[in-house]
Amino acid sequence: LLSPRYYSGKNVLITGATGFMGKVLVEKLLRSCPNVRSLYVLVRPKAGQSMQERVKDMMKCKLFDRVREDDPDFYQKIVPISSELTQPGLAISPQDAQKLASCINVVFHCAATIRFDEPLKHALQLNVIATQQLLTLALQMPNLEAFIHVSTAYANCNRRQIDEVIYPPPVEPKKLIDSLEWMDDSIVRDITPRLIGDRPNTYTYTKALAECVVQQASSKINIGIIRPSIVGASWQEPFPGWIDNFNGPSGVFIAAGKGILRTMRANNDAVADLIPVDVVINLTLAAGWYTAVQKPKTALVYNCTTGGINPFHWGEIEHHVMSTFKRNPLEQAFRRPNANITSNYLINQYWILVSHKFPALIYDLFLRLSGQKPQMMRIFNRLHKAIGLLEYFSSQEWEWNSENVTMLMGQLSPEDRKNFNFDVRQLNWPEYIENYCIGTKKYVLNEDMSDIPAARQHLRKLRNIRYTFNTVLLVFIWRVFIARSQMARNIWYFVVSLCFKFLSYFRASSTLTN
Ligand SMILES: CCCCC/C=C\C/C=C\CCCCCCCC(=O)SCCNC(=O)CCNC(=O)[C@H](O)C(C)(C)COP(=O)(O)OP(=O)(O)OC[C@H]1O[C@@H](n2cnc3c(N)ncnc32)[C@H](O)[C@@H]1OP(=O)(O)O
Ligand SMILES: NC(=O)C1=CN([C@@H]2O[C@H](COP(=O)(O)OP(=O)(O)OC[C@H]3O[C@@H](n4cnc5c(N)ncnc54)[C@H](OP(=O)(O)O)[C@@H]3O)[C@@H](O)[C@H]2O)C=CC1
Repeated sequence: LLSPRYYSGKNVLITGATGFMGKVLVEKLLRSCPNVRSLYVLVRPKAGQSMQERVKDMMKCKLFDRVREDDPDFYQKIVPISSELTQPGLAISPQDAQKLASCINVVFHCAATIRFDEPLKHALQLNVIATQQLLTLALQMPNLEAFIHVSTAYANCNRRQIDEVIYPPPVEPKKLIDSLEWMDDSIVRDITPRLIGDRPNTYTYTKALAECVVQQASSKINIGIIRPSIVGASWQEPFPGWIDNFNGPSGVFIAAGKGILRTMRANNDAVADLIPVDVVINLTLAAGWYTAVQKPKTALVYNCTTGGINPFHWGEIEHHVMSTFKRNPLEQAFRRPNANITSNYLINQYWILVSHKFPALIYDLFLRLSGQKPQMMRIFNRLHKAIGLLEYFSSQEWEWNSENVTMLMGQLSPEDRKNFNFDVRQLNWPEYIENYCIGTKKYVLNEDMSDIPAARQHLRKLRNIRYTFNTVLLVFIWRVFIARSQMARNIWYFVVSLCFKFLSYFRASSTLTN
């Protein structure tokens, strides 16, 4: 059995434990493998908080409620290790490095910068050089049984068909690291588009290089690579809909639910390859077990995706997101939720002008007139920057082969398959999307479900404002054009008489049929 036997008594090292996926990994290990010995987590101090304070705060999170219920002392298993991954030697003290080297059995490397606009030097430092340094540390661990590297399904997004293999890197990582070392930031910025070539950003580019670095160590360490697609809220564990950030689609859903986002470029018919975070973590833990126990000769890659198995499309996502937010509105929405996706550039630009910029302008004017600081245009500019970076992924589709994932599922006992479920054939998309949207409301925006009646009332108020606005606009148009120009008047009379003719025709035909 995977859980009770394998992880029992093991010392596990986790990077990125304070991040979205890292937290879910820590929670699942503590809950489903209660006999795990210790979880060593590499954490840096941040925003005025020491690493101990950060870990303490993390464990207070609602995500850990179930673990807390099972074992109130669960935090004793977590050992924070101070580490800044961008520093030489990962800034781990010699004592800590020695402790880790002597006791660690399994490493899960989740830390990365996932920003799409990260300067290349920093993305390289964190996603590639830090991975290299972690592997150097792993090589000093005599008891190491498995090293699991979390990559992304989009590391090779310059290909349409992506197999579970490590593709040749766009450049030899060492060469790039050596060259960028002496270049100043402005030169690196200038040459970045040439370097990343047909990839959309420094994130996917550096994740591809990281896979190559990991492969170079695979003759000495048992390695597994997990490639999740677009990681979304939890499906089942520890409870449905858990999410804690604005990344990927979450920010888009929230912006649409708040009535801010009305249009976005996406292909209605393209597969939306979302994957729930608990599925990724279950697969990651199963891969850790398999890598350690079976010791595959080469590093196995697991494409952790849904599109080939249980496809769902962006158009369907749009429908279910809108439907959920109309039934469960977010508080203080800017407008009634009504977002549409289109793959047409010009149509999108038109709606940006009419549905984003024009209302923002009017609202900012209203704020200015009432003595407040205008803010809507600024919010829209940020939103446009963010969705501009996401459109590459929502306008195209990819095909991922997932034979290794299927093979791994076949290796699990029926009990493990239930406890570490990564079978996405059972995923009911409408239900998942509804829980996801409600999760953004509850856990990202910290809104109370009991406030829904007030939020609905607010939407009704917005609808009345819109009706009033449209009426005023109509009267204005009448005053400006129809009352002043004979031609506009003629057109108006023509349209009105046409309407009357239609009306009397329908009335007459309905009298006849009766
Ligand atoms: C309704 C119909 C919808 C149909 C759906 C259609 C399309 C779906 C959309 C997207 C799908 C594609 C997703 C592809 C993912 C590929 C998978 C991966 O491999 S990696 C993981 C994905 N990575 C990301 O998503 C990171 C992207 N983010 C960034 O690169 C940056 O955050 C940024 C967008 C460039 C913005 O940078 P900026 O410096 O301006 O802001 P910050 O990030 O520093 O944030 C400041 C502050 O604002 C909060 N924030 C961030 N985003 C939002 C948001 N959308 N709305 C509200 N607030 C937001 C953020 O949390 C910060 O807050 P704080 O200061 O308190 O921490
Ligand atoms: N989210 C997604 O949609 C997808 C993610 N992935 C991959 O999954 C992994 C985890 O992603 P996710 O959890 O979403 O990312 P997050 O941004 O939520 O977490 C990143 C983690 O890395 C840590 N980290 C970043 N910089 C440093 C540093 N300099 N020193 C120490 N720690 C650092 C962060 O710590 P801190 O809290 O201190 O900032 C945080 O714990 C990544 O490898 C990513 O590429 C793959 C596909 C999709």
